[in-house]
Amino acid sequence: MKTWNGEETVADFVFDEDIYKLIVDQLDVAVITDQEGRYVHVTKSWEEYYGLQLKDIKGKFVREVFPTTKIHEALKTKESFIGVPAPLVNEKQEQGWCSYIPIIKEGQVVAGFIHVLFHSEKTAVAFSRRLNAMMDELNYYKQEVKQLRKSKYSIDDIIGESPLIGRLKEQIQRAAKSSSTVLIEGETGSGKELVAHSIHDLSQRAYKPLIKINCAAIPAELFESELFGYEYGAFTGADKKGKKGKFEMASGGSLFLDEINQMPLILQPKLLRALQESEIERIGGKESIPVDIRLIAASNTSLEKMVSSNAFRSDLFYRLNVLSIRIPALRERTEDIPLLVDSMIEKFNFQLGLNVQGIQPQVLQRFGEYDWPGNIRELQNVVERGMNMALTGMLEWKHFDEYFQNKALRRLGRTAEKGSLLIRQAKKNLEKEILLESLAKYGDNKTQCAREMGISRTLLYKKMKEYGIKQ
Ligand SMILES: Nc1ncnc2c1ncn2[C@@H]1O[C@H](COP(=O)(O)OP(=O)(O)OP(=O)(O)O)[C@@H](O)[C@H]1O
Repeated sequence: MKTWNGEETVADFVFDEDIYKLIVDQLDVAVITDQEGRYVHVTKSWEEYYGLQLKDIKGKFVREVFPTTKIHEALKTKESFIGVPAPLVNEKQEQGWCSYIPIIKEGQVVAGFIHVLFHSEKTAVAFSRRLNAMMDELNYYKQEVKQLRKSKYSIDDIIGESPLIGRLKEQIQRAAKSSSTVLIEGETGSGKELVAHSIHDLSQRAYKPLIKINCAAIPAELFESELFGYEYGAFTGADKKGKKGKFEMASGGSLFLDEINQMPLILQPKLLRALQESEIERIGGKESIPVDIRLIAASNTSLEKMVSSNAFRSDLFYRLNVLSIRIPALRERTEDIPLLVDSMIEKFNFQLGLNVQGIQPQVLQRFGEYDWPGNIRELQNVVERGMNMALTGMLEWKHFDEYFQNKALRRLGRTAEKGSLLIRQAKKNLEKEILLESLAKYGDNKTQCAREMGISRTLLYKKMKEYGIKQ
């Protein structure tokens, strides 16, 4: 049959049994059986490999010739067996590997197919070498992709040998093995972002992106489009081409919602829906887009407390809090300060071209007494500031004195700012602080202490008792 432009069509081609067999013969060592597992056809290579003739075995069950064959099992279970050692007829024959495949038409087994993939160890070894070379290449490119998409931080950047940091690292390793949502809670500057990056970096998703959104930094009206994107013409001012949201950008990888506590209440149900259904809808879009993301959320206040005061939705909180990690504040693990400071000195010497040799132990001791409300970030800033004053040699207290001079006043201000303590409590804190400083300065000389504080010795003892300070 010819088409209008004179070309032959497929209809002229007669696809008879002989052609099928000739094609199968190209497959090297191969067998076709009927649905019961009897020989119907074997290839020339099969005859050579086994030293048998089709005419002698045609119609026989394969298991009569090769009792260890798996073709009967494959036909019975409708499952293929791939890469099974091929049965041998004599010990001189080289080991091959074969596959047993049931041929299924409309749910019924109609034939069986046996294919010896490698009929000698040499071909298998050559193939395996090629495969290994390809795997090496693949691994190389995977490393390259990981390098290019590298998380800003990894678990090795978490410095500290305290038991609390040991526990934190264990929690990170555990979280990295799962794909469940993680909620990271910790004070400001305690390392929440560092932990989020470490989890992503150790997870199976490390080759895919980690996309971060700081919920505190996005204006409420842009939040939805940032998260879910929008379609062309969704609203005035929207980009002509439409835009992917962070959910779509993070697909296959992790989405890090920093400061989730700042997420507008009105948007919380939308986030919950996206997490529960693993799909999103762009603004102005008509279809749902499936997204495969691992959510990591961080908060610097207790979300549970926010839930009790109705400032955060409880259903979203429970959805986020599947795995929870609390980062200890620096004041809870002051034993890590020397190690942290050493690494900071090394980092800033390199970054700022300085030559600071170290820090005096007395300074580290005083660092251990401070409560570090800004945690590691504050420690980092203090060390950088001190190093800029010292430039070389050892860091001494004089390099930090100015920063800490007004700390009691600053703390009072901060406490009042937070509004978490009554002013009376704040005054007490300040009083205790001054008392401790004066006692540290004058030691046993209580008269001198009382004089400096402008109170009587009796009142000094009373105050020491009140604040639980040992005499
Ligand atoms: N254990 C640690 N070891 C070394 N560096 C740390 C550690 N924890 C935090 N840092 C460093 O402290 C700084 C602040 O950390 P990060 O930004 O992760 O804190 P955060 O809790 O996310 O802060 P915020 O609440 O302000 O968002 C970063 O430079 C980080 O590298």
